[in-house]
Amino acid sequence: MLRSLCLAQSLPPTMLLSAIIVGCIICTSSAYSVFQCYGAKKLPPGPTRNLAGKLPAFQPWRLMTEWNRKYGPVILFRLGSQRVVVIGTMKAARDLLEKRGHIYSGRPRAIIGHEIFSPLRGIGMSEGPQFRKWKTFLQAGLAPSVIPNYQALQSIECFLLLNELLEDQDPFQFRARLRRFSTSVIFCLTYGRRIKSLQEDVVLRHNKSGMYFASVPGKFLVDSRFLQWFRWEPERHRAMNDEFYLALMNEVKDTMKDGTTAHKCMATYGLEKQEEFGLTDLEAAYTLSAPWSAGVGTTATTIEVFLLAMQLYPDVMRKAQREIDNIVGHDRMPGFQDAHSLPYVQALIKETTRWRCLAPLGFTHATTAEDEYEGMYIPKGSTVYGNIFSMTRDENTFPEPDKFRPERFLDTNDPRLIHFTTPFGFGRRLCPGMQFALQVDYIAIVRILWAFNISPSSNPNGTPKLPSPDNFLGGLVISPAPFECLFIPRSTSATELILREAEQAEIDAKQWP
Ligand code: HEM
Repeated sequence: MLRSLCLAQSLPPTMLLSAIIVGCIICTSSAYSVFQCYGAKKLPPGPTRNLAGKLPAFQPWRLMTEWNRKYGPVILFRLGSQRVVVIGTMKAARDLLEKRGHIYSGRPRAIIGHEIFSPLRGIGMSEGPQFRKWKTFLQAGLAPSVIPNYQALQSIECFLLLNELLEDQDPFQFRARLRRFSTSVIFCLTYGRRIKSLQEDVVLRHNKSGMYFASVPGKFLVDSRFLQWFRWEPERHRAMNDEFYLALMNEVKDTMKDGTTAHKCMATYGLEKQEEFGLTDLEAAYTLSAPWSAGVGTTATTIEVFLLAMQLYPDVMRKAQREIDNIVGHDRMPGFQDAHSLPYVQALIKETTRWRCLAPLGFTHATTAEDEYEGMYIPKGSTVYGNIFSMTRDENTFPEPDKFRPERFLDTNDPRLIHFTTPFGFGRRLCPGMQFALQVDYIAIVRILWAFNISPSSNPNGTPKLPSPDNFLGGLVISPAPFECLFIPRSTSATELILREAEQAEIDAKQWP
């Protein structure tokens, strides 16, 4: 050191300056490479090669789960320039997505799908003031204190559903029945009016918009501003949606103005406080479209998964039926008031949401700031998946995870199983419709169990035609491939009660427009 100082003093000033500059450059670049190396070391583990175009399009969560088991609960890989973090355990999800929700509640940027086509849909918004306005409006009609107000209509729709299942001869028909049921309860939740047929214009228009929305990711080669000569197409669809959602909301507004609102619903709860919440008409109209987009398919598919499981696990069905028979008896059908007296049925519903979770990777989150977790550096702007599939198949928490076993939710003191919310996402982005969905699915499931033996149809040689437990379709939200299901009334008195209740339900339903 001393020698180098002496040497420096003997150099001419220009050479000394050059030496200092060169030294600085060397120091900065080596510090940078040390930092890079440090940063690289600290990134979560995972497959190192860039996986752009190499990730399987079909059920990518299976491979991601393998990686979570191999590399650890938090892994990272690259898709082109994108860093993708996958969280594979309930603990890491709680630590990051829940406890550090202020960092992990963004959504990845989607120029076509969100910014151009549907910037007012909260589901694509990152956490921030606009998102919070959206959420407040939404929650006004979905708060736990408000949810019981929707039970009357749900009970009526459920009696009508049972009657339809009783009458159907076609073993595939139940899917459409469930779909109409869930569409109607969601439409009543949102706008206070029923859907009597899936052929109604309002349903067809909504489905058309949904189909376009689903086609957007991947529809355009690059989600980039440079190639936005094609924005006319999403913009045209957006204009149609603006008009459609405004018209639906304005119908409710008109009834509020002239005092003819038949039943309170999300629209009335939200619009009563529209000014306080600070939403424009268009923002409010888009907020009201959320349950339809996110709730109809998920609610109906949960019942389908239940029917699939009952065909494969008839012992579970019989055990649930015994519980219902003991508590409710045969002279009346179970109702919402029985929910707390039916722990096995409640466990069966939780197991349905675990056994085949409908959104195996949840919806994509994104980090809005850099973070560090257990010594790993997580960059700002990372795409983050909560790998629900991996969490709900963790052998430590769910031994023999492929088996449908409601008991796992009964014989436990684990608070994560007592309040089991994993299939509904995480933290600030936890599904706001969870309580509503569970209420609807409870009434349908408990009454189907009371009324029918759920049975597979038969092959020509008389053997049962059991559906596959693994044949599921879809992208990030999945549903079982079409399967057959028979609804065999448990007794003649059950048939009679279904018919009587349906007759009364037809009359009661007239109170709803
Ligand atoms: C069994 C049925 C359902 C399941 C399994 C389900 C599951 C989910 C999941 C996994 C998410 C993503 C959470 C996250 O990003 O971490 C989500 C979000 C959402 N769900 Fe549900 N959901 C169901 C029913 C419903 C219903 C009935 C509604 C409306 C009444 C609804 C409305 C929403 C909305 C608006 C979001 C977006 C929340 C946000 O972006 O912050 N869902 N749901």
